[in-house]
Amino acid sequence: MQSLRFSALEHLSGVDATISGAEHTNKITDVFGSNVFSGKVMRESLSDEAYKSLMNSIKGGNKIERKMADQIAAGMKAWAMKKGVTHYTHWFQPLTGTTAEKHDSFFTLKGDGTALETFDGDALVQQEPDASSFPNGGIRATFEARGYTAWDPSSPAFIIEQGSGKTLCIPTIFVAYTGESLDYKAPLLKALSALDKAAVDVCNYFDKNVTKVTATLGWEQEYFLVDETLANARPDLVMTGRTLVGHAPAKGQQLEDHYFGSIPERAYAFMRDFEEESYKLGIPLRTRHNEVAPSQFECAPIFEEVNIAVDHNSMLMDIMNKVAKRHKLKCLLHEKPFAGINGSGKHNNWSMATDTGVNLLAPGKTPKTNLMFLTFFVNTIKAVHDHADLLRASIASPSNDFRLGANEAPPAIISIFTGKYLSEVLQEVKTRVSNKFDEQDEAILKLDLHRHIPELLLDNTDRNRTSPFAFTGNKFEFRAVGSSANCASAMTTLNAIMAKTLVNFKKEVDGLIEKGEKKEIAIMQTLRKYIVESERILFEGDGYSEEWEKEAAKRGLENIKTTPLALDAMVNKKNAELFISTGIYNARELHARHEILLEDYVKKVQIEARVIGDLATNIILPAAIKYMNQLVTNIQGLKSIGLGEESFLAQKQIVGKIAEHVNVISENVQKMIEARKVANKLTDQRQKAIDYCDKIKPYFDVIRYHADKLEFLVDDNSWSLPKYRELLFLR
Ligand SMILES: NC(=O)CC[C@H](N)C(=O)O
Repeated sequence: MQSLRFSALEHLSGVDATISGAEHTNKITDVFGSNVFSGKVMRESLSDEAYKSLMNSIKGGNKIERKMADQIAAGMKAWAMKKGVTHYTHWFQPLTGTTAEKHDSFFTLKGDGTALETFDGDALVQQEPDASSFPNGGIRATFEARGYTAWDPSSPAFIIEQGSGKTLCIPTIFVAYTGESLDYKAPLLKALSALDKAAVDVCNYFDKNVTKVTATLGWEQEYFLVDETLANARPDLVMTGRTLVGHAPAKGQQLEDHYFGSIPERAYAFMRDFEEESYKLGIPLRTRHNEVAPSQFECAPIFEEVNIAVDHNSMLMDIMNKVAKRHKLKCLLHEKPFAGINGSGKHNNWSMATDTGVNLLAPGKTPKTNLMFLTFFVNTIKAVHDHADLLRASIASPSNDFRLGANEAPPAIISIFTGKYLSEVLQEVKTRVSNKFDEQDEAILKLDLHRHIPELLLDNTDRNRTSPFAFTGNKFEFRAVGSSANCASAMTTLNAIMAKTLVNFKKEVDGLIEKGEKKEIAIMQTLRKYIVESERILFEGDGYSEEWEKEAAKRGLENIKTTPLALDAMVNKKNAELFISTGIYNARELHARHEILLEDYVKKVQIEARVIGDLATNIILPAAIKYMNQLVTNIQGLKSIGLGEESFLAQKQIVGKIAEHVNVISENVQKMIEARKVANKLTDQRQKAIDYCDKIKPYFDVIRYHADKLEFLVDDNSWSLPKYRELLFLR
């Protein structure tokens, strides 16, 4: 029988690259948000009273009364049914990394058998999925298995279309019976609210009119596209989302001809389709382009409030996977699907905006607003410095471990890039602010700093790709976040550490004011202190270089390359105190989450170990042995017609090499299985994860090295796994 590889290759030549599953509008604004229960739709479908109650809840987090919830549910149902919706679901983001939904129909039967459609306040506000089938870190073991999903009114309901079916999705948080969070959204909302409060307090030093600060996020989603039939012939891609073996292709990304190149026809048709679906759901996608690696692409929306941006990214990842299928493509969101070429990130562009319309990370227009900018800028540096370990933990995953520090991705060392002009500004503050600093000095310094602003504005494009956390003119870009991650993890942490830092900042400034210091001088002095305390984290150079690793070590910055150890930061005393004091996690939630992430690590590495064992034993070794047999037959044949050793030297040499690789692979697969047996017996989850990382994962490299050598040696016709050159260049 022909191998899947060859039937996939045959199939590929018949693919219609322009196939499209959807009708496209020429005017995005015509469809934008058409499947969203938006402010405008709410206004039209709800009574004044219900609308007001919903708005108060969205803006101020006020509780919605049962009577109002009934009215809102009725409005939602009427709107949804007019659009052909038959089912509804509480849509949530459990710690599995994907989204979850359980559909219920509006349809019900009354006692007398009459059929009718219902959807009331109860169904809108709360549902009860079984928490025991989702990662819960032991939370349910001691209590009940029940979990609750509870409506998040701050993220609008939306309609998902699948074929001719339509489902109303209600964004919800997911908590255990005991109220402990089991998802990404609940802690995120708490972190955002902590940031809001802390930032408003600090803003009020400069402007009393500020009553709300909203954190904003603009993510950039990188991904790979591979032909589905080729991907299906790779058990590793199917099971793990990345290639576990594969010889480097002759051509990779060295010609740098893919980046920003003209978009291939098939990828373009896919993009148009997923964009159309996204627009309907109110996801404001704005950019699309070819990324650096062959077959790698990126899309990015306009920034939004963090909670909504996070929901939109989760929705988008789901849409991309589904739409790819329609195009017979596989969309790879894994951070490192292919060794040796760029991985995929999801850079998180983060800032904060006031309800008076000011971006707190945009340099100000006047010396006074400039001081406000500087305050938030320096506080961010201080927050990242003091909790670098926690930020590292927030982006830790087995898949991101392969990406960090390799091929154009930032290293595991957390540092901040500020750009030349802001480095100078920080130096000025550091050298000129002193204990004897008076009002006149302050006024002059403020004006001097303001002079840097025009240069700073010009500096907007001065990016540093090698930095995990880079200032880019009016926001920070957290570049270390991985492409498959839920941004909520990074965002919860970043907003939490910022909230905590701002609270401390206010305490320190207020302390100085109480001692009789003028407000602006107290601010400057505290900023100076923060700059001195955190400047070791500032780094403008090449984050990929070996010198930086050495320099960072000298500065005492951590460089934790693997997830099991990076996760320790979640539960250390300092960070636990941070989460508990800001009310984002209680101790139980924190430990449960830590446990869940360790468990996830073990399971993912375990799956990869099994897959690589299967690939080696069932596919790679048989192909190698078959080819050896052919060579042996050939050698015997040559001998039988009387030819001497010199006529089959090459064959003999190849057989020898193949035999060597075959032996090493076979031996290491066995050893890996034994190591797994030992690790599986461990009961301490952290130790088990460390074992999987340090004792099992290293076998992957050995097996892969020899498997790739075999791929190079063995007859192409006998090799049934699609090769890198096919996966990356054929579409
Ligand atoms: N062009 C780029 O910004 C490359 C980014 C890189 N793909 C990453 O993993 O982050």
